[in-house]
Amino acid sequence: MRVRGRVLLGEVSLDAPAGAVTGLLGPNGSGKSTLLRVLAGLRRPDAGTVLLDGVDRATLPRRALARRIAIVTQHVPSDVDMSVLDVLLLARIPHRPALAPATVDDERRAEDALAAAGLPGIGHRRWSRLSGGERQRADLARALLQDPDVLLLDEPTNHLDIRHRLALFHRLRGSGRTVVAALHDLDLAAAFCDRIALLHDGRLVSAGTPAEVLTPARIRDVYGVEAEVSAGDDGRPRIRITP
Ligand SMILES: Nc1ncnc2c1ncn2[C@@H]1O[C@H](COP(=O)(O)OP(=O)(O)OP(=O)(O)O)[C@@H](O)[C@H]1O
Repeated sequence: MRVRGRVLLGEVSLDAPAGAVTGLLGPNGSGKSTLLRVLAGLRRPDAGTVLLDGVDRATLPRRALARRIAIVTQHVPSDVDMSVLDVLLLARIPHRPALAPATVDDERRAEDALAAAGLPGIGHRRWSRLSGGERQRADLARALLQDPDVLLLDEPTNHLDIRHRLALFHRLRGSGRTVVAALHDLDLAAAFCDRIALLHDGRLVSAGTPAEVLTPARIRDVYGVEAEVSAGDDGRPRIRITP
């Protein structure tokens, strides 16, 4: 993918297994957000296709896609003059007949989604008044309320404290959904992702299990830092960046 002659994303072939959490890793500017936007259909690739269960997503109707894929972007808009509940209810639009208003069931689901995100009873608050972390959690609740098979997340933890980071990963892993998440925290990615895809300069450098991808040599090559990698009791790598 190019913009004004500049390559944002080169040839990338990525398989995100159904029901698994795939972490997209790579330094700033390596192409993670661009790839997520291509997967979400927000950017059209110059070449190639995105297949959803083997079907070219470009051939699927928008409404059907909206029921199957949800994205949480890196910068959740804050200047939205709506209540939190009304923002969440937008996620139910693909699930009801065109122009039909939200139902009592939609509202109950939205309240439940907020409660599951640790934000019970905040539906009446203004979206614009939430803290960065509250808004990020509410936006994830919105994406889950959309009830997609595929959840695309761009740095979903960047505003979250450590407890909420862990809670989010536990939820994602137990969700049964196909998750592709751009992440910066190597240790959390190693602990929770089933698969890792490592990008560098718009290219896919490596893809596989965390232990296969996150080696000291690769971390040095891609991030330019030294790291010690040891095997945890669960067989997953533990990564310690050397100061
Ligand atoms: N609309 C655009 N026009 C021109 N260049 C762009 C545009 N969007 C992204 N880029 C460039 O494409 C490259 C990849 O950007 P992208 O946002 O996908 O990286 P990223 O891995 O998500 O980075 P970060 O970790 O900093 O969020 C960067 O060099 C960026 O400057």
